[in-house]
Amino acid sequence: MTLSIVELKKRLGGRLVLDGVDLVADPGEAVALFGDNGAGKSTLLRILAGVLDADRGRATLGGASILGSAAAARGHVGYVPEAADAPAHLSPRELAALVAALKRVPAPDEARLERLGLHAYWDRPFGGLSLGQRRRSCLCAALLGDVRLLLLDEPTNGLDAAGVRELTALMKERREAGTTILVATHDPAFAEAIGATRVRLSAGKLRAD
Ligand SMILES: Nc1ncnc2c1ncn2[C@@H]1O[C@H](COP(=O)(O)OP(=O)(O)OP(=O)(O)O)[C@@H](O)[C@H]1O
Repeated sequence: MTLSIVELKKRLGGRLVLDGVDLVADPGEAVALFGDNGAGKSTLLRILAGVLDADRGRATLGGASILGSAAAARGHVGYVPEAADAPAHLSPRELAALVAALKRVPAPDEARLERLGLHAYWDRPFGGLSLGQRRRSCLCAALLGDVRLLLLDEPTNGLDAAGVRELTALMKERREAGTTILVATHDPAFAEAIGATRVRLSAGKLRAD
């Protein structure tokens, strides 16, 4: 599904962080979002994920709005935040079960667990997991259901070399399956490896990088 963002604006702490962001991403396209620390990359992803409200503007997936937690197309959006956090007492299995129940889709199957290397800590509480382990667990939850737009915030941060290779392969597969990917990153090698279009957020606007 095509992601379309039009004139998105957000003011935070008295500063216009997003000052009319426009973007179109085709089905199966990966877009790498670069920008200095504090440029507003996470803010943009949070808005698209429905966890933060925009002040103005529109964002649609396949023509249906994704803005706000009750948006019609929200079930097609998967999001992994930068901190990849969950309540400390939850295990990755419980997080996946919770997300699956909320989305009314089946819990992840064995093949998915194997693929993401989750077996070793599937039943351990989040509070005792490393950043990379939490990131893999959150990615597993974010991929549940019919995800057509994947939003990833600094996804290679905290991953070991094998994790980055697996993530790269997974992103290529998802692109071939038509998933649109928007990834905030400081990692040009990862952007290149997944064949992403590069854009840069600067002074509140998106430009080709
Ligand atoms: N809740 C908030 N209240 C006030 N200001 C905020 C809030 N959240 C973020 N900001 C500010 O908004 C700006 C954009 O932050 P954001 O986290 O989106 O940047 P970023 O591009 O993701 O940065 P980084 O590369 O460091 O992760 C920053 O100046 C930040 O201080």
